[in-house]
Amino acid sequence: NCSSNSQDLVPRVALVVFLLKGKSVLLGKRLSSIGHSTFALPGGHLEFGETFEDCAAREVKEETGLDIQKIEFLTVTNNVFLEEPKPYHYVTIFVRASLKDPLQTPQNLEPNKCAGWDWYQWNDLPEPLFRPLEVMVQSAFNPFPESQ
Ligand SMILES: CC(C)CCOP(=O)(O)OP(=O)(O)O
Ligand SMILES: [Mg+2]
Ligand SMILES: [Mg+2]
Ligand SMILES: [Mg+2]
Repeated sequence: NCSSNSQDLVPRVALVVFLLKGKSVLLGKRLSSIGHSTFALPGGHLEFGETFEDCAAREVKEETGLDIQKIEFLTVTNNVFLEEPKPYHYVTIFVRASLKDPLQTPQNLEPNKCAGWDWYQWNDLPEPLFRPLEVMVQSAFNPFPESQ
């Protein structure tokens, strides 16, 4: 059990986006107290009153400047980080999306939180991956539409 009273520690909700281009996905190296120096999908905290689609489009736009479309729910996972200096618990919603303009390139709009965005082939992902994504990849999760 945690030392502080239960009001301080509540599960938070994150939403992350598999932004797909061909057989590649957009990843950025996190510069953050959670998952520092690990490769993660764009995304972040679901804000009060937001739909999943609004959150996905907002977070990707805020972090990369990219405009996305065809946002589809994929899955949700429960991520408990008790070994961190401060315990964290995130319920993470995974969606997929595609670029509105396939020629649009990502910008690193939050250089204090991300080392930079790049496209990585799904069968050749960088390491280390952010834990919630690592667990998904290890479970052989396939974020791509059947046709691809
Ligand atoms: C830590 C993670 C699982 C949830 C929060 O994600 P994030 O740090 O990318 O959040 P923001 O993009 O909203 O700042
Ligand atoms: Mg964000
Ligand atoms: Mg946010
Ligand atoms: Mg984020």
